[in-house]
Amino acid sequence: MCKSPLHAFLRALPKCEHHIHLEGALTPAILFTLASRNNITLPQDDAAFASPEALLARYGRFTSLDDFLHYYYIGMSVLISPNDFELLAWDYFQHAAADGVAHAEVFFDPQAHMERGVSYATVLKGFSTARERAQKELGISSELICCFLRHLPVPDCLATFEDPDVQESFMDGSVRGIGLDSSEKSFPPELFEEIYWRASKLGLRRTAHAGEEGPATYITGALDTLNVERIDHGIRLADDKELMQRVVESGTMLSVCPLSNVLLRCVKAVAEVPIRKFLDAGVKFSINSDDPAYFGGYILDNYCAVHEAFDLSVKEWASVCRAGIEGSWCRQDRKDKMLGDLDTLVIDWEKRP
Ligand SMILES: Nc1ncnc2[nH]cnc12
Ligand SMILES: [Zn+2]
Repeated sequence: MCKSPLHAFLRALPKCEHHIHLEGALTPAILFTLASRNNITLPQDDAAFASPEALLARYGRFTSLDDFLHYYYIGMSVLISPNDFELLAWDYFQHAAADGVAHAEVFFDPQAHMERGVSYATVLKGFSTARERAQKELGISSELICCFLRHLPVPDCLATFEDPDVQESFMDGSVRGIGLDSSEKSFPPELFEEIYWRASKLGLRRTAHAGEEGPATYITGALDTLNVERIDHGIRLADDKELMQRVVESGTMLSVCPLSNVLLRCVKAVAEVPIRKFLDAGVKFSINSDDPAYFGGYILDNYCAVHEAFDLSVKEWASVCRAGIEGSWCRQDRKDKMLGDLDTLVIDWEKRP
């Protein structure tokens, strides 16, 4: 909890989270529990896997996106049954509820499971059960976004996209959109044009990680070639004024993840994330946790870190929250409810003694 007088206000904002990898919500405690339950042997030649505490300490020393991804893919190897995926997602939704999340659009990486022999149906069953429970017991609405792993050969990604179970999840609406994640440098968005073209023909929503470690030209590529509606991270946008103007004019929203950017050494401190530049220019963005179990904080920790670094006003926070609601991929009546809750909160906050 931060010490700001605005903490209760930040907590109460009806926040939308657009950038959370469910596999990135795997805490060391759950990881070790599932490894033991599923008889998964964790790497014995890496002292980081000696205990949950040692693993957590290693997470504090990531040197790059790829260094993190090495642990991320090993971690998720403990997920085997629908119950495991449900447990993972339910743990995330409970943290989200505690942080005041109203709506979450959550990523998952099916290829990372299917290539280990875990079926898409298994993954979807577990996540869907947790989503239904989150709606019922916590009042959190959610959407699923199926991500493709850009470090894998494009034909593998296309084959996953065409998998009958994956197609069915697109058609029945259990998956709302697609994303693109994993190692960024050397894997430009243009490689994935075919998948995004097919996705748009199916009426799927589209986003992609771009401008996290990679250059601003990857953001241009994602907009021009993949026809994305959102950009995940996108902090390198600040390097290109013309592109920033284009993003403002198109109303494309960035899903920014400040603590992730620090932990993965994309910036030295949260104060270096171009939050003030984006606000001044009128770039729409939401604030998100990315991989909360790995980066030392859930969404409210990210809000607090931004507040500490940039001292946003109540009006500015309300505008960030409003952009997040409007940039969500849920139904209009859900957005209207969250917008109403936001207006009420701001009025009440300004009236308080
Ligand atoms: N921050 C990140 N960037 C790219 N791929 C990811 N997969 C999980 N977290 C990621
Ligand atoms: Zn991400």
